Amino acid sequence: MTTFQELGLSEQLLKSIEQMGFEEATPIQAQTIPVALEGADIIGQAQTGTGKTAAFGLPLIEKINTRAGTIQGIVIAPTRELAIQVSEELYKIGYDKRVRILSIYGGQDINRQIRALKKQPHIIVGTPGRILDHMNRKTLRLQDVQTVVLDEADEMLNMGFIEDIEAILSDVPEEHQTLLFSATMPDPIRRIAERFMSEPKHIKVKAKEVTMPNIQQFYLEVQEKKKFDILTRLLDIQSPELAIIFGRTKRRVDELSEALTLRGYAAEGIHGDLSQAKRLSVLKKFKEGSIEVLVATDVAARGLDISGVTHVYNFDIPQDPESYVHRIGRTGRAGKNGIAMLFVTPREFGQLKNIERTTNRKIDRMTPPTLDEALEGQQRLIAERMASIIEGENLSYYKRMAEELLEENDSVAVVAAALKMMTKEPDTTPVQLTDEPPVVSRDRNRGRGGSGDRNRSDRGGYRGGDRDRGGYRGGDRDRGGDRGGDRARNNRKGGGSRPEGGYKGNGGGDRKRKPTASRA
Ligand SMILES: Nc1ncnc2c1ncn2[C@@H]1O[C@H](COP(=O)(O)OP(=O)(O)OP(=O)(O)O)[C@@H](O)[C@H]1O
Ligand SMILES: [Mg+2]
Repeated sequence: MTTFQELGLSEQLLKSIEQMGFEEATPIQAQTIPVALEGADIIGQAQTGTGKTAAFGLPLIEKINTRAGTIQGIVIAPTRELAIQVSEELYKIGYDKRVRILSIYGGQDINRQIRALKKQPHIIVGTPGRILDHMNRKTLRLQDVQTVVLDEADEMLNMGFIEDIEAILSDVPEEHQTLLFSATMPDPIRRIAERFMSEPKHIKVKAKEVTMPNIQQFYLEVQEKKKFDILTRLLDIQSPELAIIFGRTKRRVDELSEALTLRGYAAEGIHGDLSQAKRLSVLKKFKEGSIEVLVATDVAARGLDISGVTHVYNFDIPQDPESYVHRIGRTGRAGKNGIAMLFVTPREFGQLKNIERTTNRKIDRMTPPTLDEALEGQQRLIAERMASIIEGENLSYYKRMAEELLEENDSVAVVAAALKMMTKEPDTTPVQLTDEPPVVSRDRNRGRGGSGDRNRSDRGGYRGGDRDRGGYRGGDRDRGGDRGGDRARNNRKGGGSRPEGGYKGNGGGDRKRKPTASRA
């Protein structure tokens, strides 16, 4: 156990940490903070939900000189939502020290950001596209930057982002500290990373598995056409507090969230083609619990820290194993437990093996629940809840009616009727879901020894095609119109057959229908 006092942090920061409720440092914090305070470049790698934000945030803020009105630190993140979240955490860390943090990201009024930039922030947190945009407008200058952080570094140094990162770094003084953090760091990407760094220390928290042990992982073999029914059965049986369902494409997310809404689940979707206002409002509703199911592309796979997410469903198997690690890492955070489910169609077993190999962990098989099992499972849950109410709550207000009911009816019939009312019976409201082609695992099967042969052009083959690059690249897309977005789309070579246009023509008009009924 390491206390924050032992790590060489100042009183002001210790006070903020106390206010944040952190009692002891997590392993990645204990291992990286002293090294970062000495000024070394670091590649920090630790499992999802283990406090990497504060691991770079504390040394970053410790180094800020608040007497100077200059930008001394810049944190780059792949999505707007993550940039906002990181800036909020940094704000808390720097609260007592009065460090000024500003987030800049696409989809937000640029003039407002320009005004905020004039107020001399000490740290900028942003998405690459919008940072570059400001650099080009000369509304952001990086000549005093001493620390550069890439959160989700492997994603940031991947195909779609690398040029942007290079362009940003070209404006930062030669003498600076670079901190890279992620839960995953494939070898080829780490080699790219080292080009940007001087004598980096690779600090990797030792763990048997890449994923968190407190996330239970299951896969289910499911035919494409059966996925939706199986999903709803699982939701009914498992009754998540908050669930995230990952689908592969934007169209998929739209169709799925609409279908779930039709069947009475409080669900909404998030992906890169939605307006920023919409993206933020969906996320807000999810955090507050007014929607219980968030349907998302990989735009929500990385970094997001939402408490109460008990279940992650991979409705479509992810395109690469790293994505799996990050997706399921939205649950089981900060010591909590979580459950992750993975749907695998018969032709996708190669990809399942690929994931197991990369994560160094076997995923347990689960048989898809039948309809009867789904009904039974629900009843059992309801019965458990009733038992805990009988034990723990005051029922006096309900007892008179109960007695009346029992005078006129058989007691078993009364309880059965109550169960029936609370059980969600099979709902056959027709829904529309377009089939997705299977994900065929590539190269890594062949080239034993793993990720070494995953070169960049290969990734180009499948990345950007189906995935919600537009979302990630959200930042870019706003740059001077939609240029970045087009560029992102042009990146797709091989796998580019998935028509985003198909989704667009798909009648977005009434997509925003509010959930009409909430679940029993
Ligand atoms: N020392 C600590 N004690 C208690 N809680 C902590 C501590 N450090 C961080 N946390 C909390 O743990 C949660 C996860 O932290 P964080 O988002 O930084 O994880 P991460 O390692 O960046 O995960 P990911 O790989 O998914 O981005 C946050 O809610 C954070 O406030
Ligand atoms: Mg993080």
